[in-house]
Amino acid sequence: MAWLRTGPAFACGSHVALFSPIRRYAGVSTVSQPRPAPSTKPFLRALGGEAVWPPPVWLMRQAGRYLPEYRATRADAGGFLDLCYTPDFAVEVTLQPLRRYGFDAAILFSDILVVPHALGQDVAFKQGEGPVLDALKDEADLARLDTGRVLDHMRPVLETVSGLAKAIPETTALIGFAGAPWTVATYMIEGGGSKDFATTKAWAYGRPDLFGRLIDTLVTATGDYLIAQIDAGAEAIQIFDTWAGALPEADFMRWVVEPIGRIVRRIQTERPGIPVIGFPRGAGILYPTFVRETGVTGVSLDTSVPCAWAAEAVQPLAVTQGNLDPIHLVSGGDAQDVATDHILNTLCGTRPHIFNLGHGIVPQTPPENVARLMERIRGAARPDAV
Ligand SMILES: Cc1c2[nH]c(c1CCC(=O)O)Cc1[nH]c(c(CCC(=O)O)c1C)Cc1[nH]c(c(CCC(=O)O)c1C)Cc1[nH]c(c(C)c1CCC(=O)O)C2
Repeated sequence: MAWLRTGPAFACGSHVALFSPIRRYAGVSTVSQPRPAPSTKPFLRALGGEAVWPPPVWLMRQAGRYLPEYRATRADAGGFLDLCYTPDFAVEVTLQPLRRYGFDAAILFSDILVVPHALGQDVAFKQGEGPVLDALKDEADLARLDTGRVLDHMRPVLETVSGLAKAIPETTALIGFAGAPWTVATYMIEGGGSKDFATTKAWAYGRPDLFGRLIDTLVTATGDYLIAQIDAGAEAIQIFDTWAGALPEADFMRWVVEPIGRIVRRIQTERPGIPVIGFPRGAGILYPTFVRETGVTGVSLDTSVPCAWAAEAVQPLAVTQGNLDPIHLVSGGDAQDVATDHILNTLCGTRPHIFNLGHGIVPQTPPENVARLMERIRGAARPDAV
């Protein structure tokens, strides 16, 4: 059985072993547990431990400004947040890249910053400027954040999820997502993007009690929101920790690993069988620690992670995803093919891997380079079994 032969050896972490879908399919855990039918969706089969060939593929930020049809819908919607909160528009832009490229997964069209918005913080997206938030300044600002209003606020987003569950092709999987508490907290405290996260770090290092309360609020809100996405039809979850690599080890453990671990364990307990992919961007040699301690099913590798190292150090612990440099899709040509083949030859074929970028696709990407990538992946010969 393919599950047993090719599944990663989840030999280490306690919760990993307990909740891994591979263990369940293999009949290792209690007989009373329902046995989910193996999926016909390549993306979910890979997350279940199968070395699917050709590897399933989707791209972070696959719906976005590089597509003319996205720019047209965004103009019809008015602003970016209107796009996120109007189900018809959000469903449409989610489907656009599927129509062009036939990706193996659709990702809900929304943003990680809808969670601070749902908690009561002012959030705006200014064209050409990125997100602007009304920065949290003190304990009183923190006390005003209200986890009780999150699900009501998210009603249109959840409606988008249920619309997508009906609209996507049968072999396409639906990914729900949220930002990780650390990354979302940086936007809430800095009031937008930041180069050095100086104010957020001053909270985290100097007032860990206060910062811990913000993180706890985000763990609760994010957990509620992700569970609601699953109930609306999301079949897998990705948690984006874009700025994880900004923290030194001890703080990475405390503010990245621990809160994500709490969210993952809640999903595994309350909605068992739903795979969670973590994206601790910039984690470097802490990738294996992140996987072991959070219990994620899959992990998204950023562009800086060497593939041969990941094959040895990460693939025995979790299903991997990644990690083509998004700038290869801008420059294209032979260099894009060589970089694509390197990932196919080192990470795919004998272990489960989901082809993706190492970070989001950028607006200046020529759409034909994405078509070239898809042809390369779908037409590739399977690397020899080791
Ligand atoms: C840090 C972060 C954000 N948002 C997100 C992250 C984590 C992943 C990452 O690091 O890229 C995640 C995100 N943002 C968006 C999605 C949609 C789904 C997808 O297609 O991947 C997802 C999964 C849409 C978006 N989110 C945003 C756009 C562009 C908005 C526009 O149309 O003008 C899109 C398509 C805006 C956004 N949203 C955010 C920023 C900093 C910006 C401005 C920068 C930019 O414009 O690219 C916050």
